[in-house]
Amino acid sequence: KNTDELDAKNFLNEYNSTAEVVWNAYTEASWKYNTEINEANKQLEKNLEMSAHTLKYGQKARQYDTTDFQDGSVKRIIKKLSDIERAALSTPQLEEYNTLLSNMETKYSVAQVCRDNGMCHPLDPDLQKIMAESRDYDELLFAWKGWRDAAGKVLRQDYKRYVELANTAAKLNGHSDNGAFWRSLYETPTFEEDLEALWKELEPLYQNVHAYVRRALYKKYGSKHINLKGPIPAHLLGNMWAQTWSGIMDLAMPYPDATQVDATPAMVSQGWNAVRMFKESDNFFTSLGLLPMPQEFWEKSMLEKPSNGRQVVCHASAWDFYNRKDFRIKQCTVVTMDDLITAHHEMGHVQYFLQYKDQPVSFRDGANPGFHEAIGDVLALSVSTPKHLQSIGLLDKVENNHGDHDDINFLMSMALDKIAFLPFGYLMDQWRWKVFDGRIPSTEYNKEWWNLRMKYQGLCPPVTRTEDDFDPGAKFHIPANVPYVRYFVSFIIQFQFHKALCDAAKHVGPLHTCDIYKSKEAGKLLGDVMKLGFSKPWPEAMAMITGQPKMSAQPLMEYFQPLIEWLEKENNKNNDTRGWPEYDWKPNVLE
Ligand SMILES: O=C(CCC(O)(O)[C@H](Cc1ccccc1)NC(=O)c1ccccc1)N[C@@H](Cc1ccccc1)C(=O)O
Ligand SMILES: [Zn+2]
Repeated sequence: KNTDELDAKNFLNEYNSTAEVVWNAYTEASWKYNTEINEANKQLEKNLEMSAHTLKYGQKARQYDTTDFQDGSVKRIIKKLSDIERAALSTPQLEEYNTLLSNMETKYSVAQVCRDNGMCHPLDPDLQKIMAESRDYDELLFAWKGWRDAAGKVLRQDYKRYVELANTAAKLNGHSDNGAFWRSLYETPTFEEDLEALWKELEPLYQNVHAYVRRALYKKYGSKHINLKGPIPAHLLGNMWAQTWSGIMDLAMPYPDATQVDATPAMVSQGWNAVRMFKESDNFFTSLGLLPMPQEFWEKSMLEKPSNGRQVVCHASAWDFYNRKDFRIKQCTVVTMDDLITAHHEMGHVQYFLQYKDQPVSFRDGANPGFHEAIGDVLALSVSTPKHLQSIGLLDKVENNHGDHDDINFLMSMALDKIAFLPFGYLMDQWRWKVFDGRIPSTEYNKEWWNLRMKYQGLCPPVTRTEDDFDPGAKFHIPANVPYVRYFVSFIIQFQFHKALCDAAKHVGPLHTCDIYKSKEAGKLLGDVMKLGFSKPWPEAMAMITGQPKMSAQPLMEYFQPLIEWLEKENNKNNDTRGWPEYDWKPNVLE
């Protein structure tokens, strides 16, 4: 074993400069395919070149014994390079794996649902609009079932083979399975226990939101479709996956005559477009003293779905081209409050890219994947406040202040996204971890998916499901091989960050009214952590922001405290059951 630290440093310099070139070439090719899906753009060779580079440098990295090295960064990078992921596969296996991934993402991205009259609907924007706006039980069912037939079903065989190859690669890198590899990225031995403890702490709050929303849906759809002691049919929650519920805020509004909370009407009437939305977000970031988007971002991003029928991957994403100057977002933006929030989410990724761009490539990552997901959402917590929306003219200033009714309406709209999401964010990788470690065989993919959807979210399928279906495949991250527990982590830590930044901004009053706009102190706190990238273990980064190294649900609970109390009273007043004890109830199929 080579114990020469100076030799290792030279090796890492060579790795870094060659990696930038190879990764840039791969990213350019991937961008071309994502923004123009066709056979010619598939060019999987750039992917193979990247894996060849990873293999070459990974094998050399493994020759070092870094035990007595002085420089912690050298040790950390050598350790990271030693896991060569898919490059451990044989060439035929690697080609099959890359082809499977490309085909799954393509099938998902081009899928559409056609009506009897021949009219066909893609997920973005058509089916997403139906799921958010339709209040017709059967129209919602058409979109919900149609999407799973068109995008989920067709992926089952590909997925089964992908699991085998992903596990083979993980095991060749010393992991027990691919789920173990994914969890290892958090460098936290008690990671699964910590997540379960956070969920148990938040479950009562979720059950109160679930009971309240079930009552609201009962009022709308009646006892034929809703059982007040049972699970909720999964197509009625205002979103294709029932992962966020703000789409049905109109049905769940506590005080209809108090302030509106939806900025969409004003955005539309004031003629906002995608660029305007991203400029608004850029303005918020720079108000904190963070970095503006470079000119190249505005020139090269794809901020709207092409209108010329060109096939693209519409699911939003942020892109680092690893040359320290080219950063882009690809988003099929529609003019809604929801997409203004998503724009902030994506801009959070690019801000991270900008902040850590001078780190070695191995450190150009989040402190953990949840950190990367949280940055934009933290700023969006401030943007979403009625005060901030009024300040940018997207909500009317209310003269007759309804006092706490305004607060409850606002907190309900936030809970329909942030609280409703928690069980979904948790169950997605519960399912995948069990698929990777074999506890869920392919013969039970769909049965176990719905068991988890029932157990955590209290949802049931509106129509009978079988193993001919593959409902997990109807959610982007499954065919796209993108881990998901990062979002559960993000939804917890973003409130920790929000509380810390509000303190730095010297906010006075309840946490949910805080808007850090223009606070340079808040911006510095966040910027300094983003500059670290992946160079330090994430508890150190957490301690830099919050003063302590752990994930905690306490700031989230503090933020929602007024609503927690209100929901307890309201659900007790309605004598509503928390949970879904009549779990084997089924919605009347014959309607
Ligand atoms: O998927 C996203 C947003 C897309 C993304 O920004 O997280 C994107 C996902 C992705 C897409 C293609 C390849 C890899 C990942 N992630 C990034 O663009 C990204 C992530 C880390 C570093 C750099 C870029 N949000 C999740 C969860 C969510 C988040 C926030 C609000 C609602 C819901 C969802 O919609 O289910
Ligand atoms: Zn993201």
